[in-house]
Amino acid sequence: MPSRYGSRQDLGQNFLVDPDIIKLIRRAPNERKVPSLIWRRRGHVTLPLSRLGRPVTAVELDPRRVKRLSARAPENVKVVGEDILRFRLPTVPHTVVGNIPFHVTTATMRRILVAPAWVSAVLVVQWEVARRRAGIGGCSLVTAESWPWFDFSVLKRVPRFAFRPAPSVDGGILVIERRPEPLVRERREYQAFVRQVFTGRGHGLREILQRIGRVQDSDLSAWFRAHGVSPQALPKDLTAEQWASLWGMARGGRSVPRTRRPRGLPPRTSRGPRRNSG
Ligand SMILES: C[S@@+](CC[C@H](N)C(=O)[O-])C[C@H]1O[C@@H](n2cnc3c(N)ncnc32)[C@H](O)[C@@H]1O
Repeated sequence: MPSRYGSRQDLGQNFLVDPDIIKLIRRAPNERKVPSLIWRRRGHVTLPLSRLGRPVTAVELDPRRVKRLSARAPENVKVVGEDILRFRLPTVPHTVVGNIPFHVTTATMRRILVAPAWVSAVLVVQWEVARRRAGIGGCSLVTAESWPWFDFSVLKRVPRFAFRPAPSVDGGILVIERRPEPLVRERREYQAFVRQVFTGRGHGLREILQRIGRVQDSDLSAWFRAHGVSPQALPKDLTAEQWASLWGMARGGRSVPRTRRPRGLPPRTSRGPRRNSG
């Protein structure tokens, strides 16, 4: 029966039922030795997780499930009837664990990534999201933007039949670790640069970066050689460390787009960043 918050389907109520997957999720934060935990929602994972003996906060929007879980939860579990998109994550170190309803994956992850105190996050999300976030087969713009601060990896692909009812696609266990030392200091400038490169025109990184014009050609050639990256590679092909290193080089330069040379003009001789004359 649908509640005023929507039907089971609207709420993304696909519960994990595969014991091996649940064991894996339960162990993930344990291995990372974090002081406290946040877990969300119904009992399938919340209760096994509560056996770690640490404080657990379960966040669930559906009041019927809040009631049921509260009745079954041991003392170390606090059940909060709230929307995860409004819930304020604690300001003390903790782990976020969640089987995220697929329809709020992006919004939930966005919220988690700006919260300041969690140490690691173990999230069940759609396989495609897990794969792209962890940079398997190429990273997404959002991953590249946050990579200097977070490390993303996939613990396991979760077949859709590990859920009940089964969703239409597989899931994946995505583990996000906050890096103790960020790879980059200038968050805004770095992120603006990454967006510029991802949306820049050109056949491959070399051409894109030449058009952006922040790095001298000779430095670019040396960088491609040193990192074993093809000049024709695409922004999605770089690793976290390569993005940070590329930014380290671009940071000193100016954002001056490469202008077209009118026909007949001799080639430039200056090795410095190109400047607009007017
Ligand atoms: C994918 S199920 C996960 C359930 C359980 N943790 C498990 O794995 O078996 C998603 C749960 O989140 C709840 N939910 C949906 N939208 C929510 C929201 N915005 N805030 C908090 N909980 C939400 C649903 O009611 C459902 O119980």
